[in-house]
Amino acid sequence: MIRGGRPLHGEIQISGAKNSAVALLPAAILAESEVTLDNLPAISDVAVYSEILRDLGAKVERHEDTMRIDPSKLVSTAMPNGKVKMLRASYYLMGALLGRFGEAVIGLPGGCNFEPRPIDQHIKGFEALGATVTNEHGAMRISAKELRGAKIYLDLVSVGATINIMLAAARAKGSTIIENAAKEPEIIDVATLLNAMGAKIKGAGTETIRIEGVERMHGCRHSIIPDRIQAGTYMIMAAATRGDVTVEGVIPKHMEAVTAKLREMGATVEELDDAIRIVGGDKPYEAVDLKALVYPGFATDLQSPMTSLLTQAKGVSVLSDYIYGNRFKHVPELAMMGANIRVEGRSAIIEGGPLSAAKVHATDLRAGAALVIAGLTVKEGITEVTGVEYIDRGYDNLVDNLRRLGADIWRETV
Ligand SMILES: CC(=O)N[C@H]1[C@@H](OP(=O)(O)OP(=O)(O)OC[C@H]2O[C@@H](n3ccc(=O)[nH]c3=O)[C@H](O)[C@@H]2O)O[C@H](CO)[C@@H](O)[C@@H]1O
Ligand SMILES: C=C(OP(=O)(O)O)C(=O)O
Repeated sequence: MIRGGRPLHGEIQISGAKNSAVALLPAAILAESEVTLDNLPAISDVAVYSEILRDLGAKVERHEDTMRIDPSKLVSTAMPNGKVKMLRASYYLMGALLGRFGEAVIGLPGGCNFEPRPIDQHIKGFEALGATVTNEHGAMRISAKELRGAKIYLDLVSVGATINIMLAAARAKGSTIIENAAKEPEIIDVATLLNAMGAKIKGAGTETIRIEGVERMHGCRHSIIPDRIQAGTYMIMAAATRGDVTVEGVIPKHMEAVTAKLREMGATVEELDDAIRIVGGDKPYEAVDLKALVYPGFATDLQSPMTSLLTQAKGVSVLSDYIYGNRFKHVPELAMMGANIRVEGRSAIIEGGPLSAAKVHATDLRAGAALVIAGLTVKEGITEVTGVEYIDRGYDNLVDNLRRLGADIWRETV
């Protein structure tokens, strides 16, 4: 429930990245002794993932934002259904179990269902490493007598496939080269953890990643990078409410695409060492065009939040998503709040104007964040957002954080 119209003010500390955490947790099972992860976000995806690791036989202990994972007794149990269906990133168990045990049976992933999310490039990678992959009633059975390094050219740039192949190849025999690899910061984070566990990976963050397989991997301690999508969401919220917010504990370099767009619209964005300050000001925002692309382009995960902000600009903005061209389930909900948005192909054409309070429903994680942003801009009445369990997948303490920044927002259990 949001009573909007209040500018956000103050500081907000950003937690570790969801999209790293959900890859680092399965990566940890490649080790044969304890891995400690620091700066873990308190989100439901992490809670579900740690349950899955426990079900597989790992010892998992969490204390505040630190988790200790002892995978020494873990075995490769078939998981065709159940919790793996609650997460998109459960597909990383395929690469991790394959790397450690040479076999995995994992149900096709769930997660946010904004459009089909194929895994053909992951499978192509596993097969290139010598695995046999079959689909058994919706679960992938992947097995290999011996994984052997290979040269793999990805047909398209995929974060998921790049990480999954790294996980399997880390313990393959010989060297693997991934060409046309994704360059997202989360990929560097996974490679950093794997190297600390004894892997030999070079080039993460560039389009060519080289992996020299190792026989065994061991425990280590690793701190997760800050969540650039949560950070971007708070930056957009600050701008949308014409506030003055310092987003702390971020890597400003990761935020460049957002920073550039907010400046283009007319907000003031100041980059500090590990923080970014956003001042909305009171001049009308300019409409801008924006394309969601692979990193370092504008992140698809911030496309929906940005749609809400662009309803506050003067004129017509065109926002196109080149990663997920149908990721517009937030648009009909924003329309219920009075937004003037037309979807054409992979683009949303947004004509700025004030929004009004309504009852709206979140259909996925970032759509939920977009509706909260919209609600924060509404000057009169109460906006009711349902489906907030999606928001819990990726934002920790969103309501408390926003209340501390001065928002009038609360949660009701119906
Ligand atoms: C490039 C990109 O922005 N990726 C985002 C995407 O990752 P996610 O891992 O979901 O997506 P990928 O990066 O793997 O996929 C990028 C594109 O390639 C396609 N594809 C992917 C794999 C495959 O085997 N076949 C295939 O066709 C996808 O449909 C998509 O159009 O969502 C994550 C969670 O929201 C974000 O953290 C990632 O930053
Ligand atoms: C869609 C997202 O998550 P997932 O891919 O885990 O469903 C997201 O982080 O925006």
